[in-house]
Amino acid sequence: MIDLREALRVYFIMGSTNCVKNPADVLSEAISGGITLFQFREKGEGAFTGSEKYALAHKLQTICREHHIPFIVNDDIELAVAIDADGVHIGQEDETVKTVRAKIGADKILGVSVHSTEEALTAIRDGANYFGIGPVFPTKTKADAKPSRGTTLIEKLRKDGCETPIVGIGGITIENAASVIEAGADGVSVITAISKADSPLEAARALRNSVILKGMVES
Ligand SMILES: Cc1ncc(COP(=O)(O)OP(=O)(O)O)c(N)n1
Ligand SMILES: Cc1nc(C(=O)O)sc1CCOP(=O)(O)O
Ligand SMILES: [Mg+2]
Repeated sequence: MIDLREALRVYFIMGSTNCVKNPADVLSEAISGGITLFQFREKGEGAFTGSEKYALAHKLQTICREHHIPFIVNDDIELAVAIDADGVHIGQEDETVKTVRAKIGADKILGVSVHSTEEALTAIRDGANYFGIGPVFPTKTKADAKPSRGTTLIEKLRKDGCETPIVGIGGITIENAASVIEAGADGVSVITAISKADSPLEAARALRNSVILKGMVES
């Protein structure tokens, strides 16, 4: 069984529409740089569907498996079950936490996006393993993202005694990643900071250094 808090440290999310280079090369570089978890998020204009989506998921999952990086699928529960992914991530507009937990089983990782204490409590009750909280900073990557709210909810949940693993998401860069850990998150999830970097390897390495150093100071 993996240590989920450790796995969430440097959480890279990507699909073909986020990459300038070949997605498999970007993922391989990111793994060499030290990412700890990967989410396949094939979404947006020009995204693959059907068998092309399945093929890309399988290719990226194979790379993750070779390097012991857990593979999470965004939104598409049927795909996750079909390829025996390590888990799924869902938001408040997706299938309910209860339904998804029943579909994937007790042993898979279930991440849920939450925007309030109420949503967090419901998600925990229904079987979530970690929270994605954002957007922490402004982002252009998700067209329907909510307005950015900094780290306020992360801080509030921790102050109220919430011990569920948390990742911040949205506009996170090498420069601001440490502030998300300082607020109480276990890790950072990023798309652009790695997928569009000149060197995904160097970007992942710098993020990892920043997150792990800050985590050592905080603990
Ligand atoms: C780690 C993580 N946190 C939040 C999200 C966003 O999920 P959601 O609100 O369902 O939006 P989409 O990603 O589906 O557009 C995420 N994917 N991962
Ligand atoms: C997928 C996603 N979810 C968000 C949320 O707020 O829930 S923000 C976001 C996009 C993150 O991309 P980038 O690292 O390029 O800003
Ligand atoms: Mg979703």
